[in-house]
Amino acid sequence: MNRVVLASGNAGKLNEFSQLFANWQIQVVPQSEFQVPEIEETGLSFIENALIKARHASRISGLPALADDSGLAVDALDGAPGIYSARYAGEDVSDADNNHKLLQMLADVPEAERTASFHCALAFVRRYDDPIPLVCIARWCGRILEEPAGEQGFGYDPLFYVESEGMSSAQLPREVKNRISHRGQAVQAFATLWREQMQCPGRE
Ligand SMILES: O=P(O)(O)OP(=O)(O)OP(=O)(O)OC[C@H]1O[C@@H](n2cnc3c(O)ncnc32)[C@H](O)[C@@H]1O
Ligand SMILES: [Mg+2]
Repeated sequence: MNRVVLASGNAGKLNEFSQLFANWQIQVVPQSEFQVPEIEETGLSFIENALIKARHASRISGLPALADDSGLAVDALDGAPGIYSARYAGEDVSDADNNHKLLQMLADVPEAERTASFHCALAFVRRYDDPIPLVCIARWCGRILEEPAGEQGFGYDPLFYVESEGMSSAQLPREVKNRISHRGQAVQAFATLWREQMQCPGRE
């Protein structure tokens, strides 16, 4: 089975990806198995950061690599924390610290203005200098709650209210989140691209 390195150190993402790629004809191996160290995410967009991470993991592992760069954009905060979602409250902070800061920043914002969306960029490279990477982006709309709800998921999930399900993202069963989330939708788009590519001679 073809192996692909998954360029993420986030346990919550890895958990979701293990389900999202369960039926694929590829084996997705976390970058920790190749001692891939973290790389600075210096891009100005989710797409650029996903490419930086994918190229880095591919260079070190020698395998094709898939990376996810994602985050939460809050309308009342002009799109913050956005690409800085992982380090909103500072370097090396916990999800709880980031959630706490977000609640503080939105303290005076009424429910109707607490709209937000999760974004996900997936980048796949066949090798570190691949000039034709596959890139997919997706968005998941919701609203920021006034207090956390739910225990599932990771990151900002306890504060992200999903209107269609009537609960927070951290209250959704993992298979439901994976079906509708930014990451789930990006993987679905990636699946379509992947199938198309596999039909082109010369792609492997
Ligand atoms: O870069 P890697 O190693 O993949 O791990 P990371 O946690 O640093 O990942 P990002 O740089 O992509 O930052 C994304 C942050 O956005 C948040 N986030 C992304 N997807 C999320 C989701 O599905 N649910 C909740 N929070 C999410 C969460 O706080 C992540 O730490
Ligand atoms: Mg990161």
